[in-house]
Amino acid sequence: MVRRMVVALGGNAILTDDPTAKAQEKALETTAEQLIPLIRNNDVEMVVTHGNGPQVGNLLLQQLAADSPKNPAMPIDTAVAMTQGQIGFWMGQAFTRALIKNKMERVPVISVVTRTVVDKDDSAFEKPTKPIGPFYDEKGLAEMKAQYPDWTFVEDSGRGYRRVVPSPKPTRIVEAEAIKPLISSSVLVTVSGGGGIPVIETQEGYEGVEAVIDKDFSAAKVAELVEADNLLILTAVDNVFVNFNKPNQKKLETVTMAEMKAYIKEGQFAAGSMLPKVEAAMEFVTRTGRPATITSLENLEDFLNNDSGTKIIP
Ligand SMILES: Nc1ncnc2c1ncn2[C@@H]1O[C@H](COP(=O)(O)OP(=O)(O)O)[C@@H](O)[C@H]1O
Ligand SMILES: NC(=O)OP(=O)(O)O
Repeated sequence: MVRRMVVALGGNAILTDDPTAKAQEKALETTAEQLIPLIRNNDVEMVVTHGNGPQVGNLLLQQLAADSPKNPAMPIDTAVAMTQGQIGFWMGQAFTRALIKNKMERVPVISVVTRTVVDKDDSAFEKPTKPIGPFYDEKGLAEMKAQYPDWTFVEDSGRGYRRVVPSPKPTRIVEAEAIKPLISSSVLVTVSGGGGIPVIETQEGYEGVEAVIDKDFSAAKVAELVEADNLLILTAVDNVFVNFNKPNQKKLETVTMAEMKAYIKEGQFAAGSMLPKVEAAMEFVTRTGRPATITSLENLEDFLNNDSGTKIIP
């Protein structure tokens, strides 16, 4: 039986410590190679989605550096669209190379410019939480604050300071119905990159808004709307842990919604990193009754063969 999977790629799938185009393309080549077991499996229809936090933040800084009346800086919604194109291009290159290298059929590789609808009254617009762009030390932070007094910055998981922007929850994917006929085991389709371009619905159609949507929440929405059998969130760890990074840490394997809710109450998952993934996975399970798994790219074969990873079930 054919299984339809929406696969969300984490930051480490695209960006290493070198933000050049060459290095990001290289990282995606490795990612495409790691996805080969899924691509090779004719019983799997894969839909890929990915983040854009570092890329969209960097792009906005480049826009501002060149800002002039003849060459104005683009707003965030447009910058998200630009990063969808940027990363979609790199993914196309990487998938094509991986297919050739593995002597597989040259199936079409498609990346869809995707709009994600958010609620104009989402409280997230009042409270920026989504980290984007580079990390700053104390000195860099002071310089950035002086240059951009309206921006908000937060400390990001002990790694330095980053700009944060609003991150409203996705309510709908505009292109969801159009994407469905593209999904098959012989097309590699990427959608809703960077969480999708944030838009609100208006009388006239849609209007772009200043936000960056969390890609794990948009992945859950895509998975729900394309009626996926599984949501697969790929990040840097094979499993979600309780007591993470403590001597008594314990990996979670198959976990029920009720157990996961209790762990959230205990504060087991870090806000801004693992918590949104767990919440997005749980949203998919709640809405569909189907499982969601959080694991790593490195563990993909073991997930396919032995169902390993942290699997959340109703
Ligand atoms: N309880 C936890 N279990 C596992 N990993 C956790 C936990 N809490 C925080 N983390 C961290 O969250 C990271 C995943 O979040 P992040 O790096 O933001 O994701 P992304 O892969 O989307 O870029 C893991 O690599 C791990 O370091
Ligand atoms: N849009 C988004 O969630 O990007 P990152 O996963 O790169 O932060």
